[in-house]
Amino acid sequence: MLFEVKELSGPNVPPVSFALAAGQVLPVRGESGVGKSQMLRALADLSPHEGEVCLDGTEQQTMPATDWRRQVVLVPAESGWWAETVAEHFPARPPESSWTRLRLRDALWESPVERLSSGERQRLAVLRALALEPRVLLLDEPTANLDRDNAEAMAGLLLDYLRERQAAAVWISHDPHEIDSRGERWLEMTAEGGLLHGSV
Ligand SMILES: Nc1ncnc2c1ncn2[C@@H]1O[C@H](COP(=O)(O)OP(=O)(O)OP(=O)(O)O)[C@@H](O)[C@H]1O
Repeated sequence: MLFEVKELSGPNVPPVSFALAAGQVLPVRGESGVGKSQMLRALADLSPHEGEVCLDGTEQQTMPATDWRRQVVLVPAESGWWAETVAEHFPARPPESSWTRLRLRDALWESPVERLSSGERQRLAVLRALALEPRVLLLDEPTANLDRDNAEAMAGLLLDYLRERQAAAVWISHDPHEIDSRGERWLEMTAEGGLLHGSV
């Protein structure tokens, strides 16, 4: 298994266990405030937690957090930006194909971050995450600020990445249609813990 989570729990994270093979997506649903985002933060080793999280058999706690987060990459609902322009946040310009696929205007590359719309921020945050070539993506409602066409373009880009790179994703979404089309298995977060639905 590429990504194994055993009895993960923590402050605001109900107990949850699951495993993902290379190329797999685990959609996550659950009531607002139940702990979905906090679970992603624990999986990224950004908050204190108990239980075991393994990447390719290596336990999270045996690895420096910075090494872990280079491979297990969180795309939070509200992305963080620290420099003035978009370009300064990328190691290199992303492939033209992914830029155009997400319907991003060329001029945005040099644009100040403060001028970006919320949907532009979200699309650029995903491209920034993909530039790290993660083994596991932790996606917190990546299509929340997007219209339907842009949401579909984003979903397509992410799914192609997972298939081509044989990466895995934990994907929070409130849209049941998005989840239905993402795979047979999904995780329901409840106050008592995570429930896996569908075939394994
Ligand atoms: N920094 C924090 N300190 C204390 N409590 C927090 C903190 N961040 C989140 N919480 C609480 O943890 C709980 C879970 O929050 P979380 O953001 O994980 O919910 P969620 O399931 O992702 O909700 P939503 O679907 O609304 O985004 C909430 O009750 C929230 O108020």
